[in-house]
This record gives sequence, structure tokens and C-alpha cells, in this order.
Amino acid sequence: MQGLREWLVHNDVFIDDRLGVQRCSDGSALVVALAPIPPRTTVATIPKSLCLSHRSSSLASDLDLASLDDVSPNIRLAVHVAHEIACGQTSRWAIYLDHCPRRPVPIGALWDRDADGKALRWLRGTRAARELASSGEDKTRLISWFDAFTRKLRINSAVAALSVDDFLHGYSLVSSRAFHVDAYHTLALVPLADIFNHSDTPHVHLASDHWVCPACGTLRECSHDEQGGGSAVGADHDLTGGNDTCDMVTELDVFAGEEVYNTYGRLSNGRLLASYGFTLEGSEQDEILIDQSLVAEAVRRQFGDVRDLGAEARTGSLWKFRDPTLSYLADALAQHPLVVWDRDQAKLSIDADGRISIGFFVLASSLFLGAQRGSGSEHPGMSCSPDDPLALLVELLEIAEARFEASEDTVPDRRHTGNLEEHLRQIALVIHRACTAYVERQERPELDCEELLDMADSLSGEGECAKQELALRYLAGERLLVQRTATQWLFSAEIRCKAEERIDCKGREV
Ligand SMILES: C[S@@+](CC[C@H](N)C(=O)[O-])C[C@H]1O[C@@H](n2cnc3c(N)ncnc32)[C@H](O)[C@@H]1O
Repeated sequence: MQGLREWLVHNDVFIDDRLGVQRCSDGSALVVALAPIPPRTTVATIPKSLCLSHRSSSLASDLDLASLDDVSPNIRLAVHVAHEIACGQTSRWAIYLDHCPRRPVPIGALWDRDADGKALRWLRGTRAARELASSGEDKTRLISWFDAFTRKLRINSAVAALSVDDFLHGYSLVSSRAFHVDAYHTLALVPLADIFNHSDTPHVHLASDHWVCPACGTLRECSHDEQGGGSAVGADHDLTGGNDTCDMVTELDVFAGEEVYNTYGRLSNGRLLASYGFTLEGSEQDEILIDQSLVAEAVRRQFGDVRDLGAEARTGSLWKFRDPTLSYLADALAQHPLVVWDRDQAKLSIDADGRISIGFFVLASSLFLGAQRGSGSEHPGMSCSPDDPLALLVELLEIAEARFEASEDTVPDRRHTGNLEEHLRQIALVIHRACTAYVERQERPELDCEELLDMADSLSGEGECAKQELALRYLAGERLLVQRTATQWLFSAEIRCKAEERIDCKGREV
């Protein structure tokens, strides 16, 4: 890595002497601390002019690439990166690119529908599969986009010689290594910053002034200010001076000898797998998304109601809390063991601790809460009016917490909670049913986390096997979380009995 370090220093990169860059036996690289480093230390500064972006690459002013303005930043930068790699030693970034993976990084987005079919099957019905679908950029689509793009190029265009493999390689580097730098470069490869691995409790983060002139990249006043910051590239770029750097800044104490981790963002394992090709065990940022249709169907089956709750929730007519209510609910849920606050009321999710989002709980409770609105029915011992669904909701949450913490039917005194207890039992069963249905849509729903991990352990090797192993470990993590959530809601013996009446020992509905 000495050659890379020299190249970085030669290009005005500052690297704290306490940082070491190491190459591992598998060819990957990482950053270690050679001595203790306190928090709030700037351990590296990288001039933005050294970042490889669509603004700085040797194709920056190539008119052939004007059509790239309409594609995603990932695809656009992938073409520029692929071209720089193809330039070989004539590229300004040759030494840096030599230290990047030479073969495509196996990010989920590039898994092949045929060759990696088994691995992809293990992802069926998971958050990872959802991430792959939502980006709209899988291998098949990328290949057809590239085909169409290159067909429109002039024969002697600088990018006409690129192969689809070059492009996919570039795409995998961009997906797994690029950062959003600022309003001018947008997405870019940032040498050195991209050697840090990711953690959900990172030591460093990348700091960069985002609000530069989007037309020329300067931090200072410029002629584009009067024009309202145009998007055309001016001839008089000024990328020098000021704090025109990307800085790596510590946010924790770093101890001598430990690996120094960055953060790529608050990313779920599904997203990490799709965009970076790895997952974190026990990640605090993990989150599973549950389809509205699953919860709506569970409500329908539990309460025997035929209304299409999913549609109601989608149109926002079900529940919309206003600002003062939002903070009240957020406070009520600050320490709740089963439900977590989320400003996005439409989000139905399970967090890394197995807590469901408030949107999930509200949808699961919707028929009950909705039925109370204006019903005039009395709830013995209730401190809220039946016309006040918010108070009812908070009361339900309080009882759920008390029941869960006590794990038995002793507190709070049932006489004071009246028939709310019975409604809560129904809601708990809805949540349990929705979680079970989530697993039912996945591959081999009868297998638990341990069994999936045993299967992953039995696989070894590279390529397709490694992808299958990754997919199995990912699925095992999801299964553990969803089954834990489902079980958490069976907090009283009565609910357990009711759930057992309709599911077999493998969690399947009977
Ligand atoms: C920005 S690069 C980090 C540097 C990289 N290790 C290298 O060899 O240059 C991101 C890639 O590093 C790997 N990576 C990063 N963080 C990781 C982690 N916590 N566990 C496993 N792999 C990780 C993944 O392959 C990911 O696609």
C-alpha cells in the first residue's frame, strides 16, 4: 500500500501518522490505528479535486455523455469510472484504481438471475429482495441499459470501446465505494476515504461542505450566484482554496491496534447486501419492512372484517397524527419495549430489537380503534374517552408494556383496564399473524434461524457458493428478528394459547 500512500501524499492528501492502511490476505484493504486517537480529530483530508466524479473525470466535457444527465448518479459515474480504468496508466487515478478491486464486487444488485438463482431464491420475500427490486438496477436491466446507451454513441466515441463487463465492474465499484460529496460532484469515488470499512458504531465519518456552487463547485461567491446557480459547467472552475476537502473526522476514541471504521449511512442489512455485498451481524441499524397487505389481511382474519385496510392506509385516510400529537406519541414510546416511534406513519417495520413501528401497531389496532371512534361505548376504568383514539392508543401501549415486562397476568390490575385487555390480545394476535405471514412468503419458512445458519456453515467456496452463504446468513438474521417479534407479542399465557390454536409447531397457520 506504500505506492498508494505516496500517490495520496503527492496529491495533497493529509493522512494522520496514527493511521495505517493494511492489505488483507483476501486482497481487501482496511484502516487501522497505529496509536490512540481522540474524538473530533481530523485524521485525513482529501482535496475534492482528487475525487473521481462525472465532473472531474477525463470524460467530464465529452458531449457524447450528455445523455447521462438523465440516468441515476450510480450509472452515470459507473461509465466514467469504467472509462478511467480502461485508460490504464494514462488515467490520473491509475495508481488509486490499481488498489481498488480488480474484479466486480459481488454486490447483490449484480447477482445473476440464472447463475446466482439459488442465492436469489434465499432472498425471496426479504427486505434485501425489496431493496434489489426498488432500485430498478439489477444486472439484467443494467446490461440492457448499457446496450442501448452504447448503440447511440458515435463509432469513435471515447466510451465506445468499453465492454459491458467494464461497465458492470465500474458499477460495482461505484455502488460499494462512492460517497455523496457535494452539490457539484454529487456522487464520487473519494480516494483513501473509501478504504475504511463500515460499522454501525463507526469511529469516523466523512465531512464535506455540501452547499458549493452546483455549476462550478466553488465554496466562494462566483458568477453563477447571480444566475441562480446554473447547471452548465463553466470553463473557469475553481476547485482550490477554502476548505474544499473531504475530511475524515473521528467521533469516538480510537484505540491503538483496532480497525478504524467509517459509516456508509444508517443502512439495513438488506441495503448493505444489495449495494455493498456484505451484511453486519447484529446490526443496530437493521430493519425489516412489512407489507401493508400482510397486516391488513391479518386484521381482516382476526376481526373478520372485509374492509380493505391496506387501501385505506395507502390513501392516508386511516390515521394521520398531527404535529403536537406526534411529539406526544414519540414521548410515550421513548422506552417502549415493543413499539418504536417513527415519524413516517406509513412505515410498517421491525427494528433491530424486534420492536414494531408505530405505523404497524396503529394498522394492527385500526379496526378496534376505528370502531371506538364515535361509538360512545364505555370502557370500565379507562382514563380516556372512547372518542379519543389517541388516548386509547396510548393506553393500549401502556398495557402492552406492563404485560410484556411482567410476562404474567398479574399487573396492571385487570379491573382497571377492563375490556381493553381483550382488545389488546386481539391486536397482539394480529401482529403475531402478520409476522408469521411474512415468514410464510419466504423460502423454506419451516426452518428456523439455527437451521438456516447450519446450512450456511455447510457451504464454503467462492462465487455462487459464497453468495448462497451470504443470502442464507441474511435470511437467518431476518428470521430470528421476525420470529422474536412474533413471540414477544405472545406475552400472556392466554394469547399464547390462542395463537397456538391456529398455528402448528413450525409457525404455520392451520
Ligand atoms: C468502501 S469499500 C471498503 C474498503 C474495502 N475493504 C477494500 O478492500 O478496499 C466497501 C467494501 O468493503 C467491504 N466491507 C466494508 N465494510 C465491511 C464490513 N463491516 N464487513 C465486511 N465487509 C465490509 C465490502 O466488500 C464492501 O463492498
